[in-house]
Amino acid sequence: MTVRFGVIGTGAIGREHINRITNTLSGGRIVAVTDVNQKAAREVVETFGLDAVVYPDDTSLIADTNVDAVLVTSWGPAHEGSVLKAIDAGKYVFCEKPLATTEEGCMRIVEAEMKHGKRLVQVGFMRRYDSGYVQLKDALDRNEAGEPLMIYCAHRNPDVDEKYTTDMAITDTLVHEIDVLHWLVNDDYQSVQVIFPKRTKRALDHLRDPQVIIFETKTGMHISVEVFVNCKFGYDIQCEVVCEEGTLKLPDVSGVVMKKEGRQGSTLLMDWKRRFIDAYDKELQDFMDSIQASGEPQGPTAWDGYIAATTADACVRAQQSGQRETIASADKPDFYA
Ligand SMILES: NC(=O)C1=CN([C@@H]2O[C@H](COP(=O)(O)OP(=O)(O)OC[C@H]3O[C@@H](n4cnc5c(N)ncnc54)[C@H](O)[C@@H]3O)[C@@H](O)[C@H]2O)C=CC1
Ligand SMILES: O=C1[C@H](O)[C@H](O)[C@@H](O)[C@H](O)[C@H]1O
Repeated sequence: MTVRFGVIGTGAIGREHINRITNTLSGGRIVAVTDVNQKAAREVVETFGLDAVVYPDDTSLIADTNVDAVLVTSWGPAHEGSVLKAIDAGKYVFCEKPLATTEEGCMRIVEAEMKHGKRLVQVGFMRRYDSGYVQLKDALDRNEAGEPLMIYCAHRNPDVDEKYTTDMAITDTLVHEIDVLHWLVNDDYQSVQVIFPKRTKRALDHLRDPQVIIFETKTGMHISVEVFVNCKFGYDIQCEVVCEEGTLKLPDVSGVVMKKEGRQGSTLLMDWKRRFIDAYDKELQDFMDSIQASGEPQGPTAWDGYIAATTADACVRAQQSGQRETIASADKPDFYA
C-alpha cells in the first residue's frame, strides 16, 4: 500500500518534504496540494512533476477520498485548524512544529484524537531521529556514564530574517531542545528562567539575541540552552550531558576535513535543511512504515506537541518576567503511555 499525501503549505519545508517523499523515500506519493498562495502550489506540482490536484484550501484537500494522510507544513497559527479537520475526517496527520500555538489548542487536538480512538497524529520533532541524538539516548539508557546531572546545549543559526522576534527564539527555535531533551533523559520539566546576555550588534534592534534558557527538571537536573540566531559562522547544534562518571557529547556534523598548504579545516553546515536531512528522511519514512505496519504512527505524539506548548509558554513568561517560572502540565493520558 502506498500512503497518499495531501500537503497543506508548499513553502520551504513543504517543498523539502514533497521532494523526499517523491524522490528519496519509499511507500508514499503526493496526490494533492494546497497553499493560500495558489501560484506556489501550482508551481510545486510542475517543479516536482506531481500527479496531484491543487485545492483552494485545506478543507477541500482533506475531503479528497484519495488522500490517506495530511502533511501540515503551513504557518504555525494555521496548524490547529488543519489538524482538527484531518482528525475529524479520520485522516493520518504529520504536522510540523508547532502542533498548535497554544497549550489549549494542543489539548483540543489531544482530546479529538482520543475521541477518535486511535493515533493519527505525528509531530515533526525530527531530532529524535537524528543519529547523534539516538546514539546519545542509547548511551544514557545503558547508563554508560552514570546518572545524568546537567545538560549544556547551544542552538545557533547564522542569521534570521526581519520577521523573527524575541519570543520565536522559544516557540520556533528552542522548541526542538524542549522536545528532545526531556526525551533524552526520561525526565519532566519543573521550572525555567531566561537570561539575556550582552546583545550582539548583528541582531536587528527589536531582537534580544543571544538568550540563555535554564530549566530545572523534576529529578533536579539543570539544563542550560544558549539560543543565538545571529552567530554568523554557521548552523551549530551542541549538546553535552554531564553524568556522575563522565560526559556524553552530541557528535559534531561537518564536511570533509581538508589539509592543504600547512592548514587544516572543514566546512560547517549553514542551515537546518542539511544538518538534519537524514532525520527528516527517517521521521517521514517511519511515519509511512508505521501506518502501513500497525495502522498508527509511532513517532512524536500530539501529547509531545502539548508538552512542547506548555513548556514554551512558560519560557515566554520567563522572558517577560525575568523570574523563574513553574512549568505545569496535565497528567499524561494512558492513551499516550
Ligand atoms: N522541523 C523543522 O526543523 C522545521 C520546521 N518548520 C516549520 O514548518 C512550518 C512551515 O515553515 P516554513 O516552510 O519555513 O514556512 P514558509 O513560510 O516557507 O512556508 C509556509 C507556507 O504555508 C503557506 N500557508 C500559510 N498559511 C496557510 C494556510 N492556512 N493554508 C495553506 N497554506 C498556508 C504559506 O503561503 C507558505 O507557502 C512552520 O510551522 C515551521 O515552524 C520550518 C522549518 C524547519
Ligand atoms: O524553523 C526553524 C527550524 O526549526 C530550525 O531547526 C531552527 O534552527 C530555526 O531556528 C527555526 O527557525
